[in-house]
Amino acid sequence: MIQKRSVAIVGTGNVGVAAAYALFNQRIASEIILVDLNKERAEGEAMDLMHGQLLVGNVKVRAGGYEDLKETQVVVVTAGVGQKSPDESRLELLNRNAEVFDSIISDLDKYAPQAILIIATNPVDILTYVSQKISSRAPKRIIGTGTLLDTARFRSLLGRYYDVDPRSVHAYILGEHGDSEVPIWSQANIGGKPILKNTLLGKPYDKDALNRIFEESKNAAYEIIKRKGFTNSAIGVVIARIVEGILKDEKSVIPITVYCDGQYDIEDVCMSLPASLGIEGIKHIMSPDLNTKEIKGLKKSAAILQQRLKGMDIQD
Ligand SMILES: NC(=O)C1=CN([C@@H]2O[C@H](COP(=O)(O)OP(=O)(O)OC[C@H]3O[C@@H](n4cnc5c(N)ncnc54)[C@H](O)[C@@H]3O)[C@@H](O)[C@H]2O)C=CC1
Ligand SMILES: CC(=O)C(=O)O
Repeated sequence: MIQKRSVAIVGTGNVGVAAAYALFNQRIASEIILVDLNKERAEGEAMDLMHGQLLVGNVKVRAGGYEDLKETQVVVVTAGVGQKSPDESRLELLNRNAEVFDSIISDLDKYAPQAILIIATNPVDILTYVSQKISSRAPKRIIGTGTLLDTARFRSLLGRYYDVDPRSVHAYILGEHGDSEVPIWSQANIGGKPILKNTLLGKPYDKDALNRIFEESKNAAYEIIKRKGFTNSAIGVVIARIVEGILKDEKSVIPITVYCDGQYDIEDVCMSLPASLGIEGIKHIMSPDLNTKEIKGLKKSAAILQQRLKGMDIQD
């Protein structure tokens, strides 16, 4: 019998719907269940997607409640508020979004204890940590989308700069998904040739231009929010890619939010490192060879996140 690939999305606003659309259109899931406080919204979104079935194929989409998630393999959490203006940082969303996480994670433990959770709500690193503490699930089964989105932005911009396919650009952004994120220039390469200090694809090395590319990736969300009020399309495909890696048990290495337990002497915090991911969740967390400045940057990310966690009363 062919196994059902069931994915649920909790929070079907801008991000949840973009993720559902990417999962539907790419046929990554065979069933998508949409859960939202606003049941009518979830129902409307499910109906709208289902009407594309003729063109996409037999992917079932329906609205549901937590009690419908007993067979769901992956649950994506995108519930909560987003930044309302470019003056608001992701960290400023913490108090409002942490409040809704208590009940969401408890309901998921009750009704979908078998599922792997992917957290996308911001601040994603802190809410991944909070979810790991609240949940009875193993930490390797609770992942945050982390800096896969930032890395995708970074590679797209580097691809445009060098006029090359972004998939041929090998470069990570690690640490916080937010203002303290760290570009890993020391390992960045195209075709095995380091980006640092080399003429590549006819472009001489230009430190300032490369720094501007990093700044543009780091500030992308603020610039998009200034123009359209929210970001959703790229995070939608990022979520679909993570779900795909899990359901296909790929063990691909991607930068995602994981629990750090000693990498670079960073402990008891969640933030992005490259990790291999499969049907059981995180398999291995990698510690790439970094230079002193990059390690310092990751430690700074960890300290900022830990500082925010200090003030929280997490019931585990
Ligand atoms: N990790 C990342 O890279 C990214 C994260 N985000 C974050 O995703 C989150 C969602 O953003 P949007 O979709 O734009 O917000 P939105 O306001 O459009 O949607 C949020 C949805 O969550 C629902 N909701 C609220 N509380 C709920 C609960 N207890 N149970 C079920 N549903 C609930 C609301 O009814 C609403 O439909 C924000 O925190 C945003 O910052 C956004 C883009 C990228
Ligand atoms: C909003 C957000 O986290 C992003 O687009 O990066």
